[in-house]
Amino acid sequence: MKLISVKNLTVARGGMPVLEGLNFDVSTGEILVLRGPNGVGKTTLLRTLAGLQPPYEGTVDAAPDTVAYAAHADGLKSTLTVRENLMFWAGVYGGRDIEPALRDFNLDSLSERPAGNLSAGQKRRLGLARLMVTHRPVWVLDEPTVSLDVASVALFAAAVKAHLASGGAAIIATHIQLGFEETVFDVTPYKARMDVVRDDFDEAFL
Ligand SMILES: Nc1ncnc2c1ncn2[C@@H]1O[C@H](COP(=O)(O)OP(=O)(O)OP(=O)(O)O)[C@@H](O)[C@H]1O
Repeated sequence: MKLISVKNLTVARGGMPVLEGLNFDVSTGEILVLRGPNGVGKTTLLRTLAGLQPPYEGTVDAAPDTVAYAAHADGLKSTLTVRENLMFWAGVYGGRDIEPALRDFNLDSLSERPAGNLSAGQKRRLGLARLMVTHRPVWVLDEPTVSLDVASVALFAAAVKAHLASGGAAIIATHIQLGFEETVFDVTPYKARMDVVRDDFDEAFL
C-alpha cells in the first residue's frame, strides 16, 4: 500500500529551488534512503515531506497524520524527564503506552532524568523513541544516527525494522550504511538550476 506519493515536486530553501522534478512513492514495509552531498537539499526535501514547509511546485500526497519527523534539533523539553517527554508526546499524538519506546531505546534506567541532563547520544535516543509513541506510519528521519554509539545504532535499526514489520515505512537521509534492505535514492541529479527565483515568495513563511 502506498503511504506517501510525490509528484513533480520542487522544494525550495529561502525562496530558491534546491531540488526539482522529484517523483517517488513510499509503500508499507519500505525504506527509502536519500543520498547526496552536503547542501544538495535532503533536509529541505524531508521538511517538505513532513509538511513543515510547502512544496514550491508539485505535490506530496499522504493521508492526514501520516508522517512523524525527527531532525537534527531533537526538540526535547529539557526540564521534563525522559518519561515526561515521552508522555507529553504520546498525549499530543494520541498514543498511550510509552513503555515499549523506553525499553526499545534502552531508556528505562534514564527515565527519571531531566532530558536536559542527557548526553548527546542519549538525547538522540529519546528523540528517536518519540517516533514510536506517535503511531504514525511514515518515519521521516534526518541523519538519525548522529551521536549514536554502535549499540544505539543497532537499537535504532531494530526499531525501524519492527516499524516496517508492523506496516510502517521510513524515509531516511543518512551518510552512513545502515545495513537495511533499503531503496537508495541519490537526489544529486535533481539539483535545481539556480537561475529561477520566484518574486511572489513570502520569505517570512519559512
Ligand atoms: N535559510 C536559508 N536560506 C537560504 N538557503 C539556505 C538556508 N538554509 C540552507 N540553505 C541552503 O539550502 C541548500 C539545501 O540545504 P539542505 O539543508 O536541505 O541540504 P542537505 O542536503 O540536507 O545537506 P547536509 O547533507 O549538509 O545536511 C544548501 O545549499 C544550503 O546552503
